[in-house]
Amino acid sequence: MEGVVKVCVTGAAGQIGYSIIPMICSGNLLGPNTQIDLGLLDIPQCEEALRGVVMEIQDCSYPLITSIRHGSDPRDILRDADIIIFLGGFPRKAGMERKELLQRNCNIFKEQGAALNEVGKPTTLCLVVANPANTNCLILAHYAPNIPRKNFSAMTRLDHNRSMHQIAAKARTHSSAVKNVTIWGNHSSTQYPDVNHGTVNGHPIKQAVNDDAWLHGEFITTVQRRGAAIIEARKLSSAMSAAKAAVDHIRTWVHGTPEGEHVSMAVLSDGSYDIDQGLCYSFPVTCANKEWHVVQGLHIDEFSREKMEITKRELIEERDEALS
Ligand SMILES: NC(=O)c1ccc[n+]([C@@H]2O[C@H](COP(=O)([O-])OP(=O)(O)OC[C@H]3O[C@@H](n4cnc5c(N)ncnc54)[C@H](O)[C@@H]3O)[C@@H](O)[C@H]2O)c1
Ligand SMILES: O=C(O)C[C@H](O)C(=O)O
Repeated sequence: MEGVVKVCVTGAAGQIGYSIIPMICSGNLLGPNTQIDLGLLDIPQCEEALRGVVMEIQDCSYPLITSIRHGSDPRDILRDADIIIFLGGFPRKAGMERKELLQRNCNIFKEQGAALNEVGKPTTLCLVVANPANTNCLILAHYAPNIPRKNFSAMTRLDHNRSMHQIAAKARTHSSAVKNVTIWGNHSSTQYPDVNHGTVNGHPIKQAVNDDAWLHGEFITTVQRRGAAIIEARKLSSAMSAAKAAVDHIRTWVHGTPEGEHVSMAVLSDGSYDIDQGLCYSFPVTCANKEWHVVQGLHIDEFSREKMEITKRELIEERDEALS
């Protein structure tokens, strides 16, 4: 990206905000040479806390930050943004499913979609992190018809990274040796982490792990329930790992995927793999020139198809509830 890049964060006074802002400002998001105009949005009740965060950013004296704007008016803060990371919303508490946040958080995305439609650009890239992330993203896109559909995505990179760690630990190697796992579907307990196309140190994951029962059982449920396990332990939802995953997501989108590798992004379906067009579903994607492309032609076995359908059905239900 050229010149000063306008990066906005919503829910910036929250806990993911506090983890991600230092990463953005240090150059982890866009590289060590890209200057950033930072826009921070939160609700009026949190403006004082946000003012404190701004004072801290100033006191860090980051060389890459050219200016900081903050406030509670999305039309003001999101105007002409190049990249927006949507964290603003309520996190779930212990015992809740993410979709229980649907009504509360969807209204936020309806409002912010309308604002984005007025003040966004045809090149504004949007990443939705706030839960239920896929359906919030669908709502955001629905209310921002002026912005190209390709510019909307929701975060399943955290689930992707979690899968890499689980496989690496089982195969007694480092997660950097694990490539091409895939998260299909919803960022929820129905998501399907699929290892059929992945490798560990260049060998198929199935061969490297050599435990199909674990891959078909405990591995999948551990990834599906990891968010809940963290809430149970921390009494707060994941923040450090969520911030890292959001940075990974944007960096890959902007700078591209290495040859032969894919990542997972929830995007508005183009109908690939028989997923209804327009549903915000997580796919294996490659990225180049700030565009994602769904990896085509992967063989889907019966086990996978069944899991992909379950999470698809949940997303259809969420979409219908949200739009009604
Ligand atoms: N997709 C993922 O993998 C993933 C991972 C972790 C957390 N999350 C979700 O991210 C969201 C943020 O998590 P957190 O831990 O930072 O929560 P948090 O409660 O610490 O912070 C959320 C912030 O959003 C603000 N906010 C609320 N409504 C807003 C609005 N209309 N406009 C702007 N800001 C608004 C709140 O005031 C608060 O400061 C939650 O919905 C959480 O469930 C998603
Ligand atoms: O699980 C949650 O509610 C928070 C987040 O989505 C996560 O996966 O850690």
